[in-house]
Amino acid sequence: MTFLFLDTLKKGYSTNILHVKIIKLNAIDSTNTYLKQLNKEVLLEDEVVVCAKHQRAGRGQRTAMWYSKVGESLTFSVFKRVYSLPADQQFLLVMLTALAVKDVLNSLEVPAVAIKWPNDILSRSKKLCGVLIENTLQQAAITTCISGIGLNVNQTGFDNLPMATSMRISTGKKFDVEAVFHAVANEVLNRLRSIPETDFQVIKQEYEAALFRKNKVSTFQRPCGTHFNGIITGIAASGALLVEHENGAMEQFQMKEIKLLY
Ligand SMILES: O=C(O)CCCC[C@@H]1SC[C@@H]2NC(=O)N[C@@H]21
Repeated sequence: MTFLFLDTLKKGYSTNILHVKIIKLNAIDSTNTYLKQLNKEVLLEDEVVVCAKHQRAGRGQRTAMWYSKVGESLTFSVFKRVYSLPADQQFLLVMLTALAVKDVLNSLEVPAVAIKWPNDILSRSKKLCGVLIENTLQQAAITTCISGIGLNVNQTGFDNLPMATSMRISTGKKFDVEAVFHAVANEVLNRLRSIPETDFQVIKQEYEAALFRKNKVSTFQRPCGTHFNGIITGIAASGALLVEHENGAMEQFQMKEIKLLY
């Protein structure tokens, strides 16, 4: 069954044409790495989007790699100059990107979309999108942001990744990959453009409302391997995850300090 994508788009995304420079590549190591390098070599415009059919060395969080099948999924990066964002508000960029992806997926009726802290997008508890944010800083301010997005669109096979899914698996419908690209890139840019008027607290509340397993008892693993039960209550201003222990004590975690088991 083919999804009538543009009809749905009209509901919430009437202008899905990107008025920015789009660089389309057949093959590259990583769209994030490409943009980082380009940003060093030339004076980039305010907004540039790079999309690759195939990433030879797609990068994920920590030291993970990101794989996707040519033509079935999206791998792209959005470059945006940022003006006057204090370095201690870096997490705003993570939240804005994750919320942009979530909003588009909701508008396309992808079921049970949630954000798994810090920036995995899930549908029905399985991951269908990963985000890799890389910023440049000058003194204490962020000056450029690269939001790298890997979104599983029509892919149905994920070797040895039982917790991966795609828009197609989750909805049973096939999507127009190019239209999804335009919708997501557009929404990410819109969110990033709104930074000067953005209230961090408002976005934090929106992000927390979309958090996977918020206010539910969950099991976590520390880097040393020990497990404990706790409840995700939200995030700190730094972006650290706030977990309430069974005895009521609160603890904050940075990304490498905790793993949610589910
Ligand atoms: O979940 C993760 O670990 C993050 C995955 C991010 C993958 C995207 S694909 C486009 C961009 N280029 C990269 O090398 N990585 C990001």
